[in-house]
Amino acid sequence: MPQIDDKLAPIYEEVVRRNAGEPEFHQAVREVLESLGRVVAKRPDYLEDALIERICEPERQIIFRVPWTDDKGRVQINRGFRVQFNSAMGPYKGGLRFHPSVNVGIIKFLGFEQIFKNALTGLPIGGGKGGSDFDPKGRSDGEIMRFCQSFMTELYRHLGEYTDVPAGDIGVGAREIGYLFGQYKRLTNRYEAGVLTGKGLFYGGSLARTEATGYGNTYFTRAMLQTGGTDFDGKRVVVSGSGNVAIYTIEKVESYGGKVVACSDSSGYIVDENGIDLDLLKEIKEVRRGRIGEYARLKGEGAYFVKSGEGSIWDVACDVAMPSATQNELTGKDAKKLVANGVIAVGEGANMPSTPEAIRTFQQAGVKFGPGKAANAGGVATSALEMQQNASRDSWTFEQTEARLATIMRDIHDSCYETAEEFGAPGDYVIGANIAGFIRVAEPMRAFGVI
Ligand SMILES: NC(=O)C1=CN([C@@H]2O[C@H](COP(=O)(O)OP(=O)(O)OC[C@H]3O[C@@H](n4cnc5c(N)ncnc54)[C@H](OP(=O)(O)O)[C@@H]3O)[C@@H](O)[C@H]2O)C=CC1
Ligand SMILES: N=C(CCC(=O)O)C(=O)O
Repeated sequence: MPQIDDKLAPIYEEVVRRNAGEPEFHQAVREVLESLGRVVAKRPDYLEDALIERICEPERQIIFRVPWTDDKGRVQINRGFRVQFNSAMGPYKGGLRFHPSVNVGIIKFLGFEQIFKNALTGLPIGGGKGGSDFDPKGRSDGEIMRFCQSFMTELYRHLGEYTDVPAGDIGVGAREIGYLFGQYKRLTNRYEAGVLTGKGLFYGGSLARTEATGYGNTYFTRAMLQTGGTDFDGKRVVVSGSGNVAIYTIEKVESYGGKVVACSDSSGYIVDENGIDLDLLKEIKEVRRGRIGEYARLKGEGAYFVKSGEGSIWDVACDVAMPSATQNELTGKDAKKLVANGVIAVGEGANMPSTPEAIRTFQQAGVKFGPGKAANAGGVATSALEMQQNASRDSWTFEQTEARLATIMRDIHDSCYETAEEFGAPGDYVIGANIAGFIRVAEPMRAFGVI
């Protein structure tokens, strides 16, 4: 395991002590601290005023009860979270995750990643994240609405377009954002379009926001491929997940001539050697809210389903892997299998989907590895573009917004690539992303004094 610089090791030890039982948060902090030894060697002033310690400690952690009534009239209780991690670059900005696995440690890892991701976009947004252990799967629209209304009834007092701006993440899409926005408007009696992003197009949403994370990861991964003199055309690609990020990753990869042969959900994965039929996938996932196994049943020829526990999607040979489901879904064992099968690039659409061992395996094998905080920043970047449109009471075309997104992702790639070179780790996008993001946050924090 890479070592943390002696000057930074005590910071990591204190993070582990103070945040016991939160392994995903420890993992996210450790990866950044492993990169910062190179920085403090050149800029020892970043060690002053406990600046790095302050970055590792959230500015505010909000935890609250969410009571709601199900369709049988039974009162249910969930727990809500919002971690307002760092506002050096702007208002807290980050998604809401509704999933039974959510706890404060998960939200803190997501919020910590968000600080550097948002800084890399070059847009005025700080880092935050929230959500709940509420499981939306199988719930009626009415139950989802009543949960969202109760969740927002508690959270609204902490939000604002200049304070904290949530959006979607796992389990939170346009339906949930609509119910959350409606309740916020009712409680505040303000039409504050910029308080949430990922909104519907009829009430201030941005064209291209739905596609943005998947398109953005594809742009970033394509830029990595192009540094190696190649491209997506003719490449065999595996994309895990089959939600918002995965679907629009598949769409953009196919537009560049890549063939996506597998995708997944928590029930298992499907393989279609003819290439994923995106219209069928969207019908199953976006319209019917069905399970991925239906794809194989409906598609028939050349397609098959592997049930969860009976194999890993990463057993499927590919040139490019794009994990777009959830954290730590791609293990060291999976990485070794992918390398043995000839993978040449990995673009993380999900947040922290590769374990540290998987990252090391890829990098030691010379695989181009794009970390989520850089590769999946297209979603939050387009959220910030939605905020710009709302602030100017304007709506841009899809082409205008997508062009901005493509430029932002190219800039993020180049910033990571050049920073890695500058700090003696050529081609290491993890080090490049962590250092470039850190410096953008550290400078305003130094200017603000000890707050
Ligand atoms: N939405 C956004 O704007 C952004 C999202 N991300 C990240 O991308 C990833 C996917 O998010 P998104 O597409 O929005 O979410 P969705 O809820 O739309 O889709 C999530 C997908 O991942 C699968 N999944 C979730 N948890 C697990 C699990 N524990 N095991 C296996 N499969 C799982 C889901 O399967 P199932 O339906 O069976 O649960 C589903 O196919 C997350 O890591 C998120 O943090 C990153 C940047 C932006
Ligand atoms: N879930 C998101 C999107 C956050 C946002 O658009 O504010 C992420 O960047 O992980």
